[in-house]
Amino acid sequence: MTRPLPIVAIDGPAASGKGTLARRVADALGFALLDTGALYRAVALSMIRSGADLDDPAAAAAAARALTADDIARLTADPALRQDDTAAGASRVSAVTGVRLALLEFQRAFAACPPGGAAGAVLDGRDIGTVICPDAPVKLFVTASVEVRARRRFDELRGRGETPSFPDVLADMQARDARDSNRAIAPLVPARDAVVLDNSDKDVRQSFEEAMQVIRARLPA
Ligand SMILES: Nc1ncnc2c1ncn2[C@@H]1O[C@H](COP(=O)(O)OP(=O)(O)O)[C@@H](O)[C@H]1O
Ligand SMILES: Nc1ccn([C@@H]2O[C@H](COP(=O)(O)OP(=O)(O)O)[C@@H](O)[C@H]2O)c(=O)n1
Repeated sequence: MTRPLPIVAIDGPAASGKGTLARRVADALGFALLDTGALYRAVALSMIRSGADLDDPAAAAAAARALTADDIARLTADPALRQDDTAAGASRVSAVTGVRLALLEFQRAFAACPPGGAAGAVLDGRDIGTVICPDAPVKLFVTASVEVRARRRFDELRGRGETPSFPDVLADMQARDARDSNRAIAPLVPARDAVVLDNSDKDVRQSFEEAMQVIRARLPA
């Protein structure tokens, strides 16, 4: 039997803390990290910048196929990547099959051959355990109640000097959850063999320690 690649797949809804956890886990293990949400955001941002219609599936697929590794590096470093309109755009284009296919190989290649000679890879997103790396030895599904997640996003926006309204942030979060969970292709669901970690009542350190226990038990030595 071939040994599974040392891959940690972390999926979950918006503001569940998967990005924070993925970074900590990658640092602790010395693994390379891929934030796959940034790829969908990059597609949306490139379309916003070129004035393309985000609801046109053919335009979205073409934008995803046109992205070079240099474009991805440039767009993922752009501060506009983190804005909420880019996130909402990412959620729309990510329902397009052609967009997902265009980004598939990039993600699989990263997992199979982590850059910088790293011994393994951590990928975080929505479909890592179900579609991108179905053979990953460690699959975590990180979640928290929608109210807790909206509160985190609200605090984040305020921390950036914005003046959001909590009901609007909550409504955006619910709309994005519904779009991500109900789409026909690669919907947001835990893989059958994922460990679900609900961190509604945990802080970042507790969530990290809980995740590391699962990882140590499942990652091949
Ligand atoms: N376990 C946690 N408990 C409390 N807050 C958290 C936790 N994990 C992350 N956060 C905070 O919640 C916000 C969203 O976290 P982030 O990792 O960006 O989520 P995601 O990648 O799932 O969108 C950030 O401000 C982060 O500091
Ligand atoms: N593997 C992934 C990652 C993100 N996405 C989409 O991209 C959007 C932005 O993802 P993100 O992870 O950057 O968003 P946050 O959870 O950080 O708010 C999500 O709402 C999903 O629709 C996806 O479809 N598949």
